Amino acid sequence: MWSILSQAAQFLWPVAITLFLIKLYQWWEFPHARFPPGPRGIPYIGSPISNTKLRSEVIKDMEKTYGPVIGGKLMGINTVVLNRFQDIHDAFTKQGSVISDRPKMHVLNDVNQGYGLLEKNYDATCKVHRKFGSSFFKGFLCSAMKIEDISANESRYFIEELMKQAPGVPIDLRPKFYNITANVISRITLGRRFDYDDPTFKKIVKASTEALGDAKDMKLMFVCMVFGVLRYVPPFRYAYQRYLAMHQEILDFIEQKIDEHKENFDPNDVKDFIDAFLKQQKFGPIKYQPHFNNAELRGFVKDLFFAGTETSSNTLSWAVAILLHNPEYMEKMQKEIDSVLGPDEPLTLSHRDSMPMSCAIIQEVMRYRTLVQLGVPHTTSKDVDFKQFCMPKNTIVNANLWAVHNNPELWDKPHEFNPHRHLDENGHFVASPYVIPFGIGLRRCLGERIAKTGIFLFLTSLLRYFTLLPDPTAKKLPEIDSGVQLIVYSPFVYKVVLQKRLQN
Ligand code: HEM
Repeated sequence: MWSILSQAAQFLWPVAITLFLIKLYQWWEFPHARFPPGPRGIPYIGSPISNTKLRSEVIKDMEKTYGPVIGGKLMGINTVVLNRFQDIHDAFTKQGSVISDRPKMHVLNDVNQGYGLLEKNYDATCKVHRKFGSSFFKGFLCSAMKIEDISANESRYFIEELMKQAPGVPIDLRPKFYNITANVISRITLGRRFDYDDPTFKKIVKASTEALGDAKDMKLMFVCMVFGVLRYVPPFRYAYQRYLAMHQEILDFIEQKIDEHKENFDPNDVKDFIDAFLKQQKFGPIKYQPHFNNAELRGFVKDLFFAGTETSSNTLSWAVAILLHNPEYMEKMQKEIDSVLGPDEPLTLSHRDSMPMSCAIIQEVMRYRTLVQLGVPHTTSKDVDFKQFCMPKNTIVNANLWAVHNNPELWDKPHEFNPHRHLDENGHFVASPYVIPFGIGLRRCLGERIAKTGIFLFLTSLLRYFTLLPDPTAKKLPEIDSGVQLIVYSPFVYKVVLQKRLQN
């Protein structure tokens, strides 16, 4: 008996090792003869990605060896990165119907359970919700609520809050930026703003800006995102449970607000996003009604907080850091603001047309420090022929927005901060089609208008009332050549001194 078993074992070992090697090779091998070229990297793990250099910059550098469409495997998943504007445009617009799904990440899915827009495949509900959201943000479904008025109103609270700061004491503006951007979304979706120290509001802001938990939990959660099974194993499990509880609390809060809206619902008086959604639920075309259920509404509202708070506020944080390095542009902006506005005249969005330098500075900030460097990942919904390549079904497709913003064929000396590149010979602002921080195509950012309105009104208000000075206790100016690289690229924490120019 033993001798038979040992003979079988002698035979089985080489078979097992061969099978293992075949499996390993399959992880490593490219999935299709026409899969885009790129580094094969380590089996399973995929291409090693530098931690010291920007991921987007490393991938752009690979262009010299492999060309602008780069293929590889990350954690065993077929991944393609597009480095050129035209390729991103063609993939997400012309072939958008088959390259607009989203990859499934257990950790994110466990919170939203497939509801909400961000993680949805490009299915019927996604299309209906995008159409609804975009009409709503343009003001078509709720004429009483204007995004510019909401942002202008919030900027007054913002300035009032800053006026209370002790003179000369360095402060971190980032939490203030979180508050104002989250309050704009709150006013749009829930119909109300909060005091900045309201405990519920603080929880919303925390869940929206520390979506994976505090710094300690975030590291563990990042590992869980890649190796989903670890979320059941301590110490990852504890971080995961805290993460779920934090998000569940916000979802419950939104649910409670939806119930309150239902109680007071008047179809002739749509006051906010929830009301507009409920109106579609009750009175919209029958064929669309299944897409307008409560779980979707809850997920959609949560996504708006999540997608809108960290992005806009970090753009403002980069803007302030960059202006501290380039005080001549701060001065130009202030001169422009003073020349357009009388001392007591309220700032509105309509003033933007008379402020080309401010618009150029904001557009250059968005180019110079690309916020979502590799975009939000898309996936292919079937095998897709793209240029001379084939991207099999479920391939992750990333748009390297950073590479477009730093392409020397599009920009002269792209590594320099130069707002003048966005002004024509008459000093008029030129909106560039190649500045694409919001992505392009069928999944393009839904909040672009909200973001651009808020960033303009908040930054111009800030510079109208204050001159920003470096923190005298810091050894150097805020770092602008590197930052924290997660999905959003944010500056390291820094402080700034506010010197009053005007009284509120
Ligand atoms: C500077 C600020 C912002 C930047 C740079 C930004 C950038 C982006 C990017 C790159 C995407 C992915 C596009 C794609 O998949 O191809 C996206 C998606 C999205 N953004 Fe923004 N965003 C900003 C602000 C906002 C705001 C203020 C909101 C809402 C209040 C918002 C809501 C969304 C939503 C809902 C999506 C998902 C769209 C979908 O999956 O179909 N974003 N954003």
